[in-house]
Amino acid sequence: MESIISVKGIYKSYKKRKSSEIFTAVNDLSFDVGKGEIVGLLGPNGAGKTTTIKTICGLLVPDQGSVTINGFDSLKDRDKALRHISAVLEGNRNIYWRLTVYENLVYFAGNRGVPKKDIRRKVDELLSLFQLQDKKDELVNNLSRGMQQKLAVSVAMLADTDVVLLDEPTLGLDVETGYEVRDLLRKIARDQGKTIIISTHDMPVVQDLCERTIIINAGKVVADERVEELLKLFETSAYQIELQEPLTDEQQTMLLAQFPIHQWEALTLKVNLDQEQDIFKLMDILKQNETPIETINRTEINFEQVFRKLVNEGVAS
Ligand SMILES: Nc1ncnc2c1ncn2[C@@H]1O[C@H](COP(=O)(O)OP(=O)(O)OP(=O)(O)O)[C@@H](O)[C@H]1O
Repeated sequence: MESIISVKGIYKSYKKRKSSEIFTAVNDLSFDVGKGEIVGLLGPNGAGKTTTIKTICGLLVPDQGSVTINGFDSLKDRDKALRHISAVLEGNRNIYWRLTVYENLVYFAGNRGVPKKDIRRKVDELLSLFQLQDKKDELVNNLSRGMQQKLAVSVAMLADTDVVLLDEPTLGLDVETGYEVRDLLRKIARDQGKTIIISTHDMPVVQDLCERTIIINAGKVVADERVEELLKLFETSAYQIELQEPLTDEQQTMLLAQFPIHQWEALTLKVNLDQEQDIFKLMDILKQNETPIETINRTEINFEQVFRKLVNEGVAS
C-alpha cells in the first residue's frame, strides 16, 4: 500500500518543570500509514500519543527524525506537507466558543481556503452530515461536550484534506454520543476514502473502527499490527477451566511452574497458553489425581486484554 505518512526515528524530549532534568516523551518512533487506512494510536497515559500527533501536524518539531506527508518533509517543505492534513486536537481548541456553530463553519471555511461561492453549500453539507442543523445558531459555549466534539470534527472536514488526525475524539463523551462520533468517523473514512489516525485510550473505538493499531508505551512502538491479527494472536490461547475439586499441592506446584496462569480463584483457573496443544499437557497434570473437571472453555479475549498484555510485557507477539 502506498504510504501517505511516514514517521522515521522521531525523538522528542521535554525539560521537566522546576528542574533541569530532561524527559524523553518520544523515543525513536517509526511507522508508516497507507492511503485510506484508519489507524489507532493507542497507549497508556503519558505514552507519547499527543506528542506524536502534534509532531505529525507540525505543531512540534522533533529533536531528531523526520515526518513525511505525501512525499513532502514536514519541516523542509512545511506548507506543501501540511496542506494534506487536518487535525482535531484534545479540548476542542480548533473552534471558537463565542461564535455559533454556523459562524464557526463559515469562518473556518474561509480560513481553510474553501472558495467563497462554495462555502454555503459546504457548510450545509457538513451541518447535515453531522446532524447539527438544529444547533446551527447556538453558541458553541452552550453546546454539550458531544456537540462541540462533532463541530470540531466537522471543522476539520472543511478543507477536505487527505489525512485527518484526531486526538482523543471520544474523550469525555457519554456512551451514546461516543457511538455517534464513532459512526460518523467510520462514514467519513469509508465514503470519502480519507486516511485517519486516531489517538485514544478507548479500546472499543480501536476495535470497532481501526484496521490497524500502533500501540506505544514510554515513547516506543510495542506493537504495529492489524487489529484482527492482534486479536487472533491471543484468542486461540485463552482458556478458563472450572474444577469440581481443589488440586493437590503437587498439582498446583506443577501447574504454576509450567503454565502462565493469570487467575486462580477457588476452583477456577484462567490461563493463556502459547501453543494450543499445551492444553493437553495441562490436562495431563489435572488427570494425575483424577481431578474432576467441570468445564473447559476457550474464553473470548477482548482488545483491552491484548493491549494490557502488550503494554505490560513490551513485546509485539
Ligand atoms: N510541554 C511539555 N512539557 C513537559 N513535559 C511534557 C510536555 N508535553 C508532554 N509532556 C510529557 O511527555 C509525556 C508524553 O506526553 P503525551 O501528552 O505525548 O502523552 P499521551 O500518550 O498523549 O498521554 P495522555 O494519554 O495522558 O494524554 C508525558 O509524561 C507528559 O507529561
